[in-house]
Amino acid sequence: MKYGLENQVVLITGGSQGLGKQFAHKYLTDSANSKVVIVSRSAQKLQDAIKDIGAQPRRLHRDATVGDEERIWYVPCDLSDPDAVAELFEILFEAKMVPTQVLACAGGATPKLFADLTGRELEIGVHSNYLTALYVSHKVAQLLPRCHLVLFSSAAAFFPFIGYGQYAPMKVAVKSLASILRQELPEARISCIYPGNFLSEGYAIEETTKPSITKQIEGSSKAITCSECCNRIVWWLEKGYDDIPSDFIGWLLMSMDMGLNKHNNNSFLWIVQLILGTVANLLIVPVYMIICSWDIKKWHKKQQAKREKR
Ligand SMILES: NC(=O)C1=CN([C@@H]2O[C@H](COP(=O)(O)OP(=O)(O)OC[C@H]3O[C@@H](n4cnc5c(N)ncnc54)[C@H](OP(=O)(O)O)[C@@H]3O)[C@@H](O)[C@H]2O)C=CC1
Ligand SMILES: CCCCCCCCCCCCCCCC(=O)[C@@H](N)CO
Repeated sequence: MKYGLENQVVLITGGSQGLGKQFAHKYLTDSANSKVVIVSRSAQKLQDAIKDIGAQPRRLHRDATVGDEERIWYVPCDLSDPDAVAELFEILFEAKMVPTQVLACAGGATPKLFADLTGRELEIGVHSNYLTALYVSHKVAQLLPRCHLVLFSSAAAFFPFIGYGQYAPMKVAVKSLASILRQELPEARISCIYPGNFLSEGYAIEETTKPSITKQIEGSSKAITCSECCNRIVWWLEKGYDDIPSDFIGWLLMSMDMGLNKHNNNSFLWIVQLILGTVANLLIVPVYMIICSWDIKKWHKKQQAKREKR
């Protein structure tokens, strides 16, 4: 199934800001006729996003009459609630806006040491990063078996590290869901994106709680703009790839994250990844992990010293 921006009905979750909003803008400006439905919890943010893109905010209702000139709609929905997701798909079908592509962008991180997180923050991590992808994927599996589903994991899924306890395990779960759906939905196209850092509203917020050791470890993933990230993803999707990092470090980490699913991985220079990953796992990773563990131990000692000084 080829990927293109033209002649689509695209459902974008997390479309009220950040990368999801960027994709909505991309479809409106780079295609002549695709129709876009953006979904997130906040009706106000969805309306503001559509105005920001330069269009008229219209809420999609079951009995909406969709004219050719109208290109973008919004539906407020908490995608971590399975009943709300079921209702969303009823609205889409009754309004005859049956998606040909689904971009499951919703998500977000609260980087902190695990013990410093509140139970509510942990719950939001599961809801925003996994349940939103899970329930939308479930409806795609049941109602849209020939659809193109694009899931959004993270480069952190290949190498979960200190500070991402509320987030990375969910992105690992998204990665494994993509592998399973590829085996269960042979007529669908299942893509999984593994972005590195990019400058979204969510990224600005996560930077305020991110421990310095987390910033140090992820330093090689320089934050790019949403527009750059969106354009890179579209470019690789159009080339036919389905396992897409947004930067080199993500591609390198993917190479080392072999496992049994390498066979249904469709990524750039797959053979090189296979060889590089094997060599790196043998010769480079052991050295890197000694250095990384040493840095983390040093950081904990420094934090301990700071606490004792208080
Ligand atoms: N920014 C980065 O550096 C990276 C981001 N990613 C991933 O890329 C995707 C996009 O990231 P980014 O643009 O930064 O995201 P943002 O944090 O900027 O925006 C998140 C979006 O998800 C929506 N959302 C959150 N929870 C729910 C929910 N329960 N139901 C419906 N909508 C929800 C929010 O809208 P509302 O509040 O209205 O619900 C918002 O539109 C995410 O999956 C993120 O994890 C991956 C790697 C790096
Ligand atoms: C040979 C071994 C080399 C190992 C190098 C390790 C480098 C790790 C870089 C990880 C980058 C993760 C970015 C996560 C972005 C994200 O998801 C957050 N911004 C949340 O939104």
